[in-house]
Amino acid sequence: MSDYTTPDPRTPELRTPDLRTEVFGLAPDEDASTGGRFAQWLDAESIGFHDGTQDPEDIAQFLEAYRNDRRVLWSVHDDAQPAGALGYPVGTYGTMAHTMNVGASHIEAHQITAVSVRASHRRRGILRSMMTRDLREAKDRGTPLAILTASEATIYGRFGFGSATFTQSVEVDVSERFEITAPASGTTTLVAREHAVRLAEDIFASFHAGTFGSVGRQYAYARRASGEWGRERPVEDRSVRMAVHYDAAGAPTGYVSYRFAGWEKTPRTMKVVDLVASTPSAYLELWRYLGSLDLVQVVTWDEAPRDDVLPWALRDRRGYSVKATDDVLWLRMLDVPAALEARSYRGSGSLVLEVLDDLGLAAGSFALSVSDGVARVRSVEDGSGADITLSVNALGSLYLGGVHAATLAAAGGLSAADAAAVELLDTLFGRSREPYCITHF
Ligand SMILES: CC(=O)SCCNC(=O)CCNC(=O)[C@H](O)C(C)(C)COP(=O)(O)OP(=O)(O)OC[C@H]1O[C@@H](n2cnc3c(N)ncnc32)[C@H](O)[C@@H]1OP(=O)(O)O
Repeated sequence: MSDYTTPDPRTPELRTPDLRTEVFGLAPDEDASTGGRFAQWLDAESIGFHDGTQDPEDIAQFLEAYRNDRRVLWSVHDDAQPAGALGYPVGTYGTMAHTMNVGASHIEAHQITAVSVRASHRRRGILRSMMTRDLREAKDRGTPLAILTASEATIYGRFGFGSATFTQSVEVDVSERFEITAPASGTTTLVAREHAVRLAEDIFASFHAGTFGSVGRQYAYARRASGEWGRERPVEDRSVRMAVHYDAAGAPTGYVSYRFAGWEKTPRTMKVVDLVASTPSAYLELWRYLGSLDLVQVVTWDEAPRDDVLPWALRDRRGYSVKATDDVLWLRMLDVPAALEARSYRGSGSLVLEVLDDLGLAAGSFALSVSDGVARVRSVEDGSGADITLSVNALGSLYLGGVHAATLAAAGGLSAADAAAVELLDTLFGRSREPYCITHF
């Protein structure tokens, strides 16, 4: 890990001289009191997202979670605030690393999270300063790509990120019309709280190993899925229940955790908190279980895949409706050859890509040569013979196959020497299923 205390001369100057950036990892003896820098960082982040301040009793557990995630925290301090001003950081930023499934391998992705700047200090370049420094340092450490999940779609394009994976919010009518036509298999049953965290972790690990586009999850996920932690606080949420699907051989292959929306709500609604299936049959069996809950008219879930199989397995597909589509991962290349060589492709073919990047981190021309799904990539001198010219954002969107090159070309996001080059790009990068990430961070 680089020395975060040494300013990088390439970082743009903060436009206010009294601002000071501190970057810290969480030591085993980190202060977990409300006066410590960790609690102040958490409270500063809460301001940015309009959440309440932390309960002093919760800080030690958040510290344990963040240490497990090996997070690096950034805080920006204003040393010239008026007397009486809140002494917390005026800006926060965090990073961690988990793997991303790109088919042939699991690539280490630099994750960016918890970006916030206090209203009194916004639009002075605080975010730009942190992000340009961080991306450059991540590249210098040899990290192939950076990812984030965005609060707004308009912020991160300027830093070279492109939206790469998507999910849907769905509502499924589970009244009498609900019936899954595939034959039933295995057993789905509620599990005891003391086993739930381990089951959630193990099942997610199998899902992650087999799902293109999946990103490893942070410590809190399994705890929230099991109900051991609530949405806001690391204290039990008694309204959450978790059912596990065991296949015919007795192996746990999926779980769903859910919460009733209350008797006042009509139609009567069960909300899925988390649903993870490591096999196609576990997925359908979890839905069969949800459809068997009495006194419930609809089940809602915000993380369904865009190419969901469920409507194709229902006797009455009109009982399934899509309420919204959301972007999940935003992806930014830092090392184009390393990132492209890590993933698997379809078929064979060669193309020269010219990548444009305002921040200069990933710009260049690259000869991509794919043989039976395996890529070799080398930098070439200039882009004059390029088959495809595209922004680093477009390459980030294409990388996991979440959009067709032909769609980006029609939208003006890439240009090609000829239509055959776009077609070849789609053949190589295309996949039979959409990339699917159910990890937010
Ligand atoms: C990965 C995540 O954590 S996503 C969460 C992001 N955070 C939030 O949504 C919390 C609420 N918002 C905020 O805290 C702040 O407004 C931030 C962090 C989004 C922006 O911080 P600032 O320090 O004001 O940004 P900064 O001054 O560095 O602006 C950098 C550029 O982004 C643009 N920008 C900043 N915020 C936004 C926005 N919300 N929408 C569109 N553009 C924006 C600026 O106009 C500027 O553009 P330019 O450099 O091309 O002229």
